[in-house]
Amino acid sequence: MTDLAIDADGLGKRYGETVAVRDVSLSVARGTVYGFLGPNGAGKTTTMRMLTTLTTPTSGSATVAGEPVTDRAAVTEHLGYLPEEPPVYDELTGREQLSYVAGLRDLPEDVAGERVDALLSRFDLADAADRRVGGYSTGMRQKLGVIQSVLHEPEVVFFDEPTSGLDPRAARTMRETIADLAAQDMTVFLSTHVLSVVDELADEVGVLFDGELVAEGSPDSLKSRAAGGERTLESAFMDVTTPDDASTVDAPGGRDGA
Ligand SMILES: Nc1ncnc2c1ncn2[C@@H]1O[C@H](COP(=O)(O)OP(=O)(O)OP(=O)(O)O)[C@@H](O)[C@H]1O
Repeated sequence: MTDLAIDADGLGKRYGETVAVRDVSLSVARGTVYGFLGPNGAGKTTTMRMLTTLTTPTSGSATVAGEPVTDRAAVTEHLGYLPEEPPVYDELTGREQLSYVAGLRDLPEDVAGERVDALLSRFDLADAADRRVGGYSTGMRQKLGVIQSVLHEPEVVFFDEPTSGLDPRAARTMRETIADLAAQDMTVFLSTHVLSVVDELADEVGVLFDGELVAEGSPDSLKSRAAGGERTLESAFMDVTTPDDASTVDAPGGRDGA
């Protein structure tokens, strides 16, 4: 089995005239956290949707957990996905929602029960577990979405803004959970606008801009490449995601002219 959890080669997605993602090649080693950054509309969600088989690439290819993303059944078995809006049913209770997902994943009832209890308690959701999801706050829905994405202990998990809507305590639990998952050899593909989360957790970072991967490296290597005196992830991000027609900063170092 390959040590690459994710291996994308020239991945592209076009919607009519719009090129959402262009020629993205990246690889993510097993058991690592890959921070995926980019401005609004850069193509992050589209890339994740291709890697999670929810949309078909119009060019290039990719494997996740060694399986081609064109083989949905083979890939989905190995992955978990937290989209921006977690898919949950308002009419179910939190516990019913998780049992439903556990059933879809063919988890034995006793295993599912134990994991559900542990995760509900970790995310301070145990007291609300028997209330209907329709009455949950945004953060509670987010917690439920996170729990259901990792319930089957997938090899690779894709998180789209996992700390969105979470209070500081829950956001910390989320960060600790991501670190724990990686320590258990799970691979985490983490898309977020919260640079401090990426700085803290990511082994490798990729920055997408206008559908293209314009910079890649460890957080420290990106910071060391930042122009000017401020060696932060934010300044590195600004350097490589400044539109060509912006006149306020130097030409971005990581973009090769496109
Ligand atoms: N189904 C679609 N049909 C047409 N265009 C789309 C579709 N999905 C995405 N796009 C376009 O593709 C581009 C990339 O969108 P995407 O949602 O992948 O960006 P993003 O980086 O996830 O943004 P954000 O940070 O705001 O969530 C945008 O120009 C968007 O309008």
